Amino acid sequence: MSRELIYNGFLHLTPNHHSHGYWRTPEGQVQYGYNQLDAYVKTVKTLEKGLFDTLFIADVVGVYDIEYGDGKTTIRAGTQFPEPDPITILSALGLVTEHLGLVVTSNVIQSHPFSFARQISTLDEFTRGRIGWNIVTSYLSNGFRNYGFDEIVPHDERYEWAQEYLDVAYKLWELSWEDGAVLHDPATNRFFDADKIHKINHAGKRYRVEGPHIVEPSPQRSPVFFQAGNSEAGRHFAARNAEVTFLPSQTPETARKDIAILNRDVVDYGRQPEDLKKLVMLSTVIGSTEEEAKRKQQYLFDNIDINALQGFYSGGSGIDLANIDPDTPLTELSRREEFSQHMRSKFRIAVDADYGQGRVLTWREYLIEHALLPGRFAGTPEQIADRVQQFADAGVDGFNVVPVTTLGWWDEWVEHVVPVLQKRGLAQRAYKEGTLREKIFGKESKLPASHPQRSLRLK
Ligand SMILES: Cc1cc2nc3c(=O)[nH]c(=O)nc-3n(C[C@H](O)[C@H](O)[C@H](O)COP(=O)(O)O)c2cc1C
Repeated sequence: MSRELIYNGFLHLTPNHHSHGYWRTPEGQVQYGYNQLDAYVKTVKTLEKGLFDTLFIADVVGVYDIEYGDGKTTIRAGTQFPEPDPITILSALGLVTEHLGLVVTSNVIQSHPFSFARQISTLDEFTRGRIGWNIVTSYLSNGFRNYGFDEIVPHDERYEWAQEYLDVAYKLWELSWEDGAVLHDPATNRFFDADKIHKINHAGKRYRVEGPHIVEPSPQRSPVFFQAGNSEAGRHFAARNAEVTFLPSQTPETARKDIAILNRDVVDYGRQPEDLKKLVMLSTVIGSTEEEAKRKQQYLFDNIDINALQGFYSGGSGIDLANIDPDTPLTELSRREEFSQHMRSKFRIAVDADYGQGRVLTWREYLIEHALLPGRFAGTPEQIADRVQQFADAGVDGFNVVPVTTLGWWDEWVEHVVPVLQKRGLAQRAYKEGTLREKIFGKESKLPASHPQRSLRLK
């Protein structure tokens, strides 16, 4: 059965997001514009032309410096380095678009929740309710050292931290100002009804915030919550808090299983399965024939900077992978205790999905063929639409579309793939009215009554 799905354009304001080394090719040189606002203005206009639901900007707050201990590999290669701050460009992108949702990643370690809640309310006001927040806890130890820690905070504790951060932000967004606080009433000399604007007096493990929130409630009040939890703690965080999540699943079969597990957790938190939209990664290489798509993909592989990719993985896993024999089978790596749970689960996912298609996949092959572009698929627009359909049949609500280059590439998708998806009823033909939350859920602009945060009260 065909149904309209969610399409999210995945960006990162950096030279190399996932196509490590591709910047050296004539096609990849478009990435030289990674720090130019014009390039992003052009990109969002293209995304809106293609009726994308959302733009999603990834972000990290440090360098990937584990490999050989100094970060020089990833710095040399521009691997998710440098990192201009994505929140700074959202006003501008909001001004040149009308419907596109603007989802920004912000890490709980990088700013105090009082400042962050203020930024988000301002942006949501200025974009008439189009802001989403990808809640991340950071996996980069350098990121923690940049914010005054000696080392990375343990994994599950980071999620507890994120929960308190969200609680503070929620109190500011939702509880500080009652509806009806804005009066604009010269007759009674009250711009606001001060009795309806409250201090929040939050006192928790990490934060003490008095309030009130110093920005008026925005159209959505809370931004749409995005989160990608892979671990048990992460999955629970998503099930409890997120409204849109990125599943780790890379095949329709694994998506079906992952959705069933996640939905059980969602229901345990008193929510309905449809309260949490599930997206998967879809990295496509598009060709007018299958042969052309495969040729373009091979070109991408041939231009990989394998050291940069390895450095990226070292930083992400917290383990120096420089000394792994590239011919080590992935099955063996997925059992090695020295790898983080996150890393082992990544390897497991790859093994379970049988990326090797019957053969034993090695570390080198995994890096080149799969780690590079997660959820990779090379084919014609029709074949891509078939793949989209298979995921839809498995219960997926949409896609995090991963481009070959974060700049410039989107025209190919919009021109060639979108019409096929629309024809098959798998993509919208016109934007719906309303805020981002209204567009995605077809319901009210505010967090639904069943969301667990709704039970929070001011003391
Ligand atoms: C599509 C997607 C985008 C992500 N974007 C970011 C990001 O921009 N910044 C970041 O620090 N982590 C990002 N992550 C990592 C997640 O926040 C999370 O750490 C990861 O999925 C592992 O989950 P776990 O911590 O529960 O093991 C992303 C993950 C996915 C799947």
